Amino acid sequence: MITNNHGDYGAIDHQNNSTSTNGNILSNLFSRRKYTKMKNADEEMSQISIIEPSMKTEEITMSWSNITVEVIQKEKSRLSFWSKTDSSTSRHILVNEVSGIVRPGEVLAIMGTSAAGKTTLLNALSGYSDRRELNVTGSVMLNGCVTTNDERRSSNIIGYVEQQELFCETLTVEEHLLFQAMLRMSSKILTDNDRRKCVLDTIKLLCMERCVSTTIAKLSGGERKRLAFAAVALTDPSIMLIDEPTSNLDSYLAKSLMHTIHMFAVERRRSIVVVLHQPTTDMFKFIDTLCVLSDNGRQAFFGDARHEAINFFTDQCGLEGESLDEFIEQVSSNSTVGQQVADRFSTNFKSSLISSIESINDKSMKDSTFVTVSFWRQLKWLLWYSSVSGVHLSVRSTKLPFCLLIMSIIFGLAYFQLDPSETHYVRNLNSVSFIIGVSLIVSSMGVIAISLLNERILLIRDIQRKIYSIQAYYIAKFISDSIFIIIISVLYSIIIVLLVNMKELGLMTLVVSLETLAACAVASLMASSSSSILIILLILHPLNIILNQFSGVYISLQSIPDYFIWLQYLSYYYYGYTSMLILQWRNVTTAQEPCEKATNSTFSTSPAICYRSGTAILNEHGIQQHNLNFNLLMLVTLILGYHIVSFIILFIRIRRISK
Ligand SMILES: Nc1ncnc2c1ncn2[C@@H]1O[C@H](COP(=O)(O)OP(=O)(O)OP(=O)(O)O)[C@@H](O)[C@H]1O
Repeated sequence: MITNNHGDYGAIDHQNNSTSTNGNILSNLFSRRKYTKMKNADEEMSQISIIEPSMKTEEITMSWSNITVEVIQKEKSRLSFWSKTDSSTSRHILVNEVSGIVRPGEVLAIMGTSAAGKTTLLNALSGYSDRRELNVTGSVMLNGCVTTNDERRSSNIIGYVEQQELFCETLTVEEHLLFQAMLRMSSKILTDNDRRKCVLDTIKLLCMERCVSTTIAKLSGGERKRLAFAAVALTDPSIMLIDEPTSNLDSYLAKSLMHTIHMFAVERRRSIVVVLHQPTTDMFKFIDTLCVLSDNGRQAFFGDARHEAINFFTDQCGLEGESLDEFIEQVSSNSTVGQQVADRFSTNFKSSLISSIESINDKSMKDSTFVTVSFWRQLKWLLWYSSVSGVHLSVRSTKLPFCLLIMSIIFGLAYFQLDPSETHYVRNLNSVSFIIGVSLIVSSMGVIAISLLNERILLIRDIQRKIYSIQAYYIAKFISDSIFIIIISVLYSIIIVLLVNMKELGLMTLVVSLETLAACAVASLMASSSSSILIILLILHPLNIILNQFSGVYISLQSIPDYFIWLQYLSYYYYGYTSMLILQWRNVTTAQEPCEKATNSTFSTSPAICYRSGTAILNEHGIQQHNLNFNLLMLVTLILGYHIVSFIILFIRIRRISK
């Protein structure tokens, strides 16, 4: 029986010391907890105690020496109105030669004033610094081995909980954790049911039962924090870097979460680094080592968070006070004090810290790269993810279908039960054949493009973490979007075709679906190539108008200039509209229309009404009846072609950003 160091959190009862395979590490971690009834509310807060001591897992010491992060800014200044612009670069140091160590079983807290560089340091340790803007120097070692940014990012050793964690806002808490568990839990022998159980246990551990079915967009700031922690905890990394876990939490939940974090370190022999912004005295119970940053990212202290820190601040620096939070406040609030303390640390302690970092030379670390799951598993769970998030996205699941329903009813009633004996039958049937595709395309393209663009930032983050591949993401997105588009296209065209009394229902729905799929492939291409919704909106409308011009409705197909003929062949409107005309007119022997449209192929029985055959109507548009199969084939080619180009652009852009 091991008792908790922190007294007020009850006992830790180790009843079962059997080791287990890596596969069920997490299930053991959670399933062997004892939920003991506590007598008072304070004890209740931490009623989850870890019973099982650590299984055989990799213990890793993380150390870093002389980490310096600087931002290089180009400054342009105009000396006088007439003179040329003078551009120069300026360097601004955000983190200044900071060193440290965190060992298995320890919680290291990085503290300091706001904008001292805590998050910047954590980014540098995790390997996620923005290399386009920041210059990072110094070394980060795992068990004494120097690592590159890419190695740290792509290994499953480090779990990073960012300050502003990104989520797919339409998923529920349980769905988010399930997706993470299915793709990020590294063991290959865990079954899906084991993973589901881990998710439920994690939810309990972090007291999130109440919001298990709440969509992430509706979570409070504190719940989002706990969810971010839970997602990383599920993957059971050897090192956890957690940025401000307690911000937005009340003191009760903050203590509870810090207790859980400390338990992870002690029980699982994890090395944990937390950034704490406003530590209270209570928080220091859960911290073993302290790293204090003063203004401009200078290191003001590194060492034991209890006696060593107090001795340093009182005896060495002459600060007045009793508790660590008081000393840290003085270092943070007064930059002169901060600089003095940093100077003192640098002269008296820095060299011994560097020597203890250099003495770590445990080369036993295994070559641990991220255990990526198979492509098919990625595809399966990405399909699940796309469908679930799509269903929860009301614009897609309810608003767009509702809008289309209203439009289909309006068009259906406007052209209600067209009668071949009407004088304006030809004109009306041609018009509805055109409008059926246009209305659906214009409505769907925006939704597809914007939802893809909104997912981009999450995609980059997940690709950097190597949770899945861009290929799996794109194929899953393509399949789920296509199913969605086919469903809405079929329903939309069925309503209009039946209300208007058009011919060839089956083939009409096929043509409308293919035309919309091709248009949405262009929407994907636009989302892949642009970086803002405004650009998409700016391009979407003019592009549609241009492609529409070459559909055969406006400009006569025979009179398109040679140098623009390629636009006709790229236009989904052209293939869609001409195919619909073929379907409506191919077997019609005579259709009547007003005589003012009379052509050579028209014959008349009265001065006002003329008759033409369906073939003559098609010829007038420059359409060959036998072109239907070619058109359908071209629509399929456009769908695949636009998607391939879209994928290549997305692939190149994401690889460039996430390198
Ligand atoms: N890419 C960047 N370009 C320019 N300045 C940056 C960049 N990233 C961070 N900074 C600046 O570096 C400083 C430190 O930022 P950082 O986020 O690390 O502070 P922090 O200590 O975590 O603060 P807080 O506790 O308020 O979150 C800030 O002044 C910030 O504006």
